[in-house]
Order: sequence, then structure tokens, then C-alpha cells
Amino acid sequence: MTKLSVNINKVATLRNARGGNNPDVIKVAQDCERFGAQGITVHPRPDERHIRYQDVMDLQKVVTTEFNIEGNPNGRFLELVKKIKPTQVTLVPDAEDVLTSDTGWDTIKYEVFLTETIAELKSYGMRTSIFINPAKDLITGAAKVGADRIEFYTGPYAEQYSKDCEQAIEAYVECAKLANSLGLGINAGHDLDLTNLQYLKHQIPALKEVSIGHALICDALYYGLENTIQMYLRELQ
Ligand SMILES: CC(=O)[C@@H](O)[C@H](O)COP(=O)(O)O
Ligand SMILES: NCC(=O)COP(=O)(O)O
Repeated sequence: MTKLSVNINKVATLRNARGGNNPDVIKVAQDCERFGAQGITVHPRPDERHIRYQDVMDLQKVVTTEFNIEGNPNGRFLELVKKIKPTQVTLVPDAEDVLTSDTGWDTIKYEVFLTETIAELKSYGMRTSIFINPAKDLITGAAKVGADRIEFYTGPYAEQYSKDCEQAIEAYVECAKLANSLGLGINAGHDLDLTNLQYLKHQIPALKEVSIGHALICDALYYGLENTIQMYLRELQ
């Protein structure tokens, strides 16, 4: 089974546009769960331009499915997740001013940092996942630093999918086999949508979880949130 974790960053972006509390991210998270989502993902950024640190604290009290917090493990982020102890922490190597995540970890260059950070997070009982590009040496590095899971950065897959889906998935399939053999669980995320999700799932049956935000929230404008979540779940069957 592949779990669908809904990333609600974009809901917070909309709320922040007017300064009030509409839409209410807490209610949306609860509704996503009620409509069948098996997890809630947030990615607080240092400038808090969408999900705020306080939102993450408030969400912790209501999320009953898997809570996945993504981000660059700077001091403030680590304090937050140690307080909250979500099901899963996904480490993402984002620069402070990046528009959105655009690459995964260099698990070789950052071996010492990742090993220490992951050991600390695991000592608090959190599952750890690291955002990663599909390259075999990086996957081997992910196992070496002690991560429980990898999250494939699927931005390049999504970009190439419409031109040549076989070419787009090739490296991911090879790296998924390696990850399996090393005992790493496999998650995936970034720019996944209703056109490219089913193929990813079919090509990587061991996929444990996808986190989807931007496209899903955009689709919800047309189909409604409940229908949209059902549509994404259907792609994962
Ligand atoms: C790691 C990842 O791919 C997602 O968390 C994505 O970056 C969402 O972040 P934004 O909502 O800030 O684009
Ligand atoms: N980890 C990926 C994620 O949470 C959502 O990415 P996107 O669907 O907003 O591109």
C-alpha cells in the first residue's frame, strides 16, 4: 500500500494572502483525513511564507494520521520537531531563499552532518527520511547515514514524464531496487499529479508514501477537496 500524505502548505499560502484565518489550515487538515488522506505533510520554511511554526504546533494536536514534517534541519527546525515528535521527519537541503525544493541531499558530502542529525532524531523516536535525487551513490550514502527512508525528489520525473515516461522513470526504478536491497523505505514527492502518479506507483510498487501538495490543492479548486483526494487515492491502488 502506498499512503497519500497531503501537503497543506498551499492552503496556508492562500490564508496568508489576506492575513485572517480563511481557509483554516487546521480544519483543512482534519478534512483531508476525513476524506481519506493517510497523512498530513507540512514544510515550514524559515520565512514562514506559508505554513508557520505555530501552525505546526497546532496541527500536532489534531493530526491523527501520519504527521510528516519536512525541512532543512537548522537549529530552529530541529527544536520544533523535537518538541512535536511527528511520525516522520523528512530532511530537505533547501537554501533559505529557494522558491521551492529543487534538489536532494549530497549524502556523501554531508555524511557526518546527516549521520549525527539522523541519530539525534531517531533517539527521539521519529522516523527519518531524506530527500534525494535518483543516483546510486547517493542512495548508498543514505543507507550509510542511517536514514529509515528516502524521499525521491520527483521534480525531474514530473518534468520529463510527458515527453518520455520510460526515460523519466528509469533512474528511479534502478535506485528503488538498490534502496530496497539496502533496507531503505521509499517515499516520493514533488510535482506529482493526476497525470504522472499512477505510472510512478506501477513502476515502483514498493513505494510507501507520496506527499502531494501543489497539484492536489490546485485540482481541489475544480473538483473539490473530497473528490480530489479520492481521485489521487484511486491512482495509488
Ligand atoms: C520537499 C518537497 O518537495 C516539498 O516539501 C515541496 O518543496 C513543498 O514546498 P513548497 O510548498 O514550499 O513548494
Ligand atoms: N515532499 C513533497 C511535497 O510535500 C509536496 O510537493 P508538491 O506536490 O507541492 O510539489
